[in-house]
Amino acid sequence: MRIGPYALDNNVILAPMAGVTDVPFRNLCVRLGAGLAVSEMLSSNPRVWETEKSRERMLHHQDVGIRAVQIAGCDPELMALAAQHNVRHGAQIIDINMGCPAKKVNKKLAGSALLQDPALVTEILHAVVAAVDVPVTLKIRTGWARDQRNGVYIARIAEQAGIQSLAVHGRTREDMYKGQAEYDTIAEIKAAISIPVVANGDITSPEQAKYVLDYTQADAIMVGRGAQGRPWIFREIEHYLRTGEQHAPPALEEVTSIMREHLAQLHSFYGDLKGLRIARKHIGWYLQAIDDPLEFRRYFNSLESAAGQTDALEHYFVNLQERKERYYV
Ligand SMILES: Cc1cc2nc3c(=O)[nH]c(=O)nc-3n(C[C@H](O)[C@H](O)[C@H](O)COP(=O)(O)O)c2cc1C
Repeated sequence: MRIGPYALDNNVILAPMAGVTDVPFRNLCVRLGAGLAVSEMLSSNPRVWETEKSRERMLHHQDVGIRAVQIAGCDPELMALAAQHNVRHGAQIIDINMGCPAKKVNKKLAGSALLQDPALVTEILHAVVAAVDVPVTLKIRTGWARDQRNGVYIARIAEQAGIQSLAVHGRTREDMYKGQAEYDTIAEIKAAISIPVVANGDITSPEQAKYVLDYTQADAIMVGRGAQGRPWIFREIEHYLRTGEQHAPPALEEVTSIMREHLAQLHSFYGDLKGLRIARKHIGWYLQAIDDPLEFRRYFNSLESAAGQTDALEHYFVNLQERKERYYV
């Protein structure tokens, strides 16, 4: 798939996830096969740009892949300024968030709440597209509520505004994350517009990825939660889509080396104090997939120093090697 001048290496994309898809995780996913990794959302409110969180999210030049940066907000002028600001900081693609269901975001009429106001959607998209020279992409849900599925209508607005690709999470805001994602609306959207469409929701295996691509005829798929603690899922999906064959799961040695690398990157990107907090959730996700994690997870989460985490993980790996027959991914 192409997004403006950028030809993706493959059509398997890491979804933007606030608090998850930071620089260390994005780079790991790209190294392990993601064709594109979209950043966490950045607020369009300039008053928060100087906070620690925004400054960390604005370090676009540390991305190894194409730098796709997501912005969120509801004021067309501020969204345009935010897009320009991020391009100045290195963004190569600006992605607009109209999918976030969080109350804190929706209260300000941003994220998925915008789907209730197509006129404002139109204004925002036109303002952002006009403000920057880089491609602008959009991410939506299928609508605000189950009886207001207006994804096709919004998709047409997006196409007319010059949006270069559209990612669709197959749920309404009302659904939050409940039930199964539905792919019918994504298929309808794909049939209705001619810009690339990216299908998203509940893709956690190569087989599901192929099913969704075939069913929706989308140009690419996007994986969010399925990549937590399993960043190698991208090469597994890419390999299966390309060859029809399963990619071997990572050997224990590779899993441990990925975890080691990820932990070190988190400590170095955030500094020890914050890095150790962020590491707890990521290491927790890996541990869910291997061995009997609970006891070690509790211990790991109780550690209060980065060096302590690194040591603990090394000891855990040694034990794990000894009990290799119990390992599974
Ligand atoms: C923890 C978390 C944070 C998320 N943050 C964002 C975000 O910042 N921007 C966005 O567009 N979507 C966000 N999403 C939604 C995901 O991008 C994705 O659409 C959703 O998780 C469905 O895909 P999945 O089933 O593959 O996880 C978030 C989801 C999760 C679980």
